[in-house]
Amino acid sequence: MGNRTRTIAGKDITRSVADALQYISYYHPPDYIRSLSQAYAREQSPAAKNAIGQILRNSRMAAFGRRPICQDTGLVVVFAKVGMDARIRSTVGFADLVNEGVRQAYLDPDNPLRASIVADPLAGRVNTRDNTPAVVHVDLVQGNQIEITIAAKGGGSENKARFTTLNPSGSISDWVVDTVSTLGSGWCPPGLISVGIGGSAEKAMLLAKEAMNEPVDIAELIARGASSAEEALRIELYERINALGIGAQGLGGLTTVVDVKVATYPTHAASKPVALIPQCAANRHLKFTLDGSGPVRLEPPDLREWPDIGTDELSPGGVRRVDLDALTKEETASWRCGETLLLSGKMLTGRDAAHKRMVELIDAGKPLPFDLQGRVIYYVGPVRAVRDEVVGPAGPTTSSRLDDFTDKMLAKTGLFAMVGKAERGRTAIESIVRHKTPYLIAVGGAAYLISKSIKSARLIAFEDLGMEAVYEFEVQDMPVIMAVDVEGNSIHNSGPLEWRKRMAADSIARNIGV
Ligand SMILES: O=C(O)C[C@H](O)C(=O)O
Repeated sequence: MGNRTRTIAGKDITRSVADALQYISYYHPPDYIRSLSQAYAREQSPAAKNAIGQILRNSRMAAFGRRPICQDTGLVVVFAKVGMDARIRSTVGFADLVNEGVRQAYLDPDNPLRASIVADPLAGRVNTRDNTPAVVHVDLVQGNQIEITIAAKGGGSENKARFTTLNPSGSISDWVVDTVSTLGSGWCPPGLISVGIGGSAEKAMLLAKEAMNEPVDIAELIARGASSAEEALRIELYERINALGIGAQGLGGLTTVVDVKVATYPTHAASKPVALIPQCAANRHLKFTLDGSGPVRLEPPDLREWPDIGTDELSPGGVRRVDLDALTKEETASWRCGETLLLSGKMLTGRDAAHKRMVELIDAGKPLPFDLQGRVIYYVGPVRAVRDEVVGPAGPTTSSRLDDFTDKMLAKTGLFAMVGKAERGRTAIESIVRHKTPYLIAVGGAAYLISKSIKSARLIAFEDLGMEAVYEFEVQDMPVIMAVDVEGNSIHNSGPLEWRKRMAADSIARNIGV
């Protein structure tokens, strides 16, 4: 190799970024699939096992169908290590080369990805329509190549990033475990927790963000034993976080994380900055190197590693079939927390921007452009359809972001039920009880699988909101779980509590040799 200067064409950077983003939109990393398959085999909580099974089945369908794993196709994050003997032949800057790759990938007519980025985050929040700009970090290193790590980071998991500065003697392990226990499940476990320690505030965050792209290898680490403080902390956190019993989708279960990453950097004697960033089940990243010989060539992974989980395995006994077109308050009141339902019939969609607009109309005393009386609303922003699809991947978005709108929505519209992802907050649960309007969840990270139960999609209103517009979906046997019933029982409270207790009892039994 040597360190002779090499020229790397700017167009090869752009092409490689575009190809890598397409690739990771439908191929999970094989190491994640292996560890998730093991978690599936191990899981004893029926609800969590079903959720992991849906994520695995979805991943296989996405890989074969070359369509996105998740409707949230992510914010693009690039870490580039540019060799100081590499010369980039380009008339534009490095970030522009990357952004052109993002544009090409997200607008690819064969597999369009969802544009989720809004410009002017403070005021306008207008979608840029091509998912640009990416967040680009460049490091100058020795050598004559460019190594690029690219990730498409989901918004729900990114929203749960946390930072603190501990006293030098403070316990990182306690802070991380306490923090994870407060995050809820909007970050779509099972995934990874990545921890950056040291440097400055921004350095700690970058350490955590970069480390989460390392391969899942905690089983190997546990088998060989820790040989550094970082490795010892990884094992400790892995065990303590899983012992919280949060489980897949927060339903309560054995696996919350399939790995924990820890990265460190020297810091000030007065400080111990600690950053925590979760990685969701849509774990999408890739590392490649450009050496001047052309764009990266990406081979498909060996899909025999993707387990073939049949629908029968995913339909535990006792599902309740629901006709959405003949729904009554009496029926929704009979649904019980933890039950699996298969929904058929018509529902409306609406997420953050649509809720904001609906509530503004309500506050202004104006009518909504559609009638929600007796209807079910699904919190979703789907990917655009291609070929014979009626809609692209269409998994749920985090419901707690809509909690502030919920009371008014329930009081003023006559909704009969809501479908989303993860837990509701206290005030939303109070509204659910007050208005006798239950809340159901679909599995986050099973977007392509869910889209197959959607038989038609009709744009109803707010077209200017792009993926946040309101649609009417006609669904058939869409799988959902009752998360908060009209008495206010929440599976996200009871599930983790039950599994935390069970795991604690098992570990006591093991320790005393029962
Ligand atoms: O934007 C979405 O569709 C989902 C989001 O990533 C979330 O998890 O809330």
